[in-house]
Amino acid sequence: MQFLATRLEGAYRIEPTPVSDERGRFERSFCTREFEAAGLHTGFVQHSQSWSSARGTLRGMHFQRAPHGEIKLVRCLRGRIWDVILDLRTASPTFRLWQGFELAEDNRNQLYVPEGFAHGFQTLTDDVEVGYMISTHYAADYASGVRHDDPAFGIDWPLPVTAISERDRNWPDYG
Ligand SMILES: Cc1cn([C@H]2C[C@H](O)[C@@H](COP(=O)(O)OP(=O)(O)O[C@H]3O[C@@H](C)C(=O)[C@@H](O)[C@H]3O)O2)c(=O)[nH]c1=O
Repeated sequence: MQFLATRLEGAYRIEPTPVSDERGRFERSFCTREFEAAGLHTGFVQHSQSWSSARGTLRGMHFQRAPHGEIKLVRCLRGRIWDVILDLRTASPTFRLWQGFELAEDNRNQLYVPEGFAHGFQTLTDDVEVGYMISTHYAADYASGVRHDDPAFGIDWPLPVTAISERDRNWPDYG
C-alpha cells in the first residue's frame, strides 16, 4: 500500500500494491503493521456498506459530534464515486477546505478520513457499493452534517443531484 498525503492535513489516499499472476491479482487492503508505520489509526470497530441505485446520488456531508467522532477508511467496491472530505477542525491549518477524489472499483483507492472531518460522496455510475471501516460505534444522537451545497464551503460536485435524503437536503447553513 502507498499512503499519499492529500492537501488536507492528516488525510491520506491509499493506493494498493497489487501482485498479479496467471490466476488474477492479490493485494492487501488493510494491514495494522503498515497503517501503524504510516502513523495511522488501526482500531476500527465497524465495517459498513451502502448501495446506491442511480448515478448522481449524493450521501453526505456527515460526521459524528464529540465524544463520538469517527475516523473512516472508505473504498468503492462497485462502480465509481466522487468522494469528498471537508476539514471541520477549527484549529487545523486546512480548516474549511475540502478535497475530492475518484474512488472506483477499478482503481481500488481508499481514503483515510481523520476525526473532525465531514465526509460525503456522489455516485458517478449506477449500482454503486461503498464500504467503510469506522473507528467508533454508530451514535444516532450525535450524527450530524453540513449541506453538500453550503456556500460556506463551495464544494464542486460533478453531476446534478438525482437522489438525496431529506436530512441531507436540509442541513442548516454552517456557522
Ligand atoms: C451510518 C449508520 C446508519 N444507520 C442507519 C440509520 C438510517 O436508518 C439508515 C441510513 O443511514 P444514513 O441515511 O445516515 O446513511 P448514509 O447517508 O449512507 O450515511 C453514511 O454516509 C456516508 C457519507 C458516511 O460517511 C457514513 O459514515 C454514513 O454517515 O441506516 C445505522 O444503523 N448505522 C450506521 O452506522
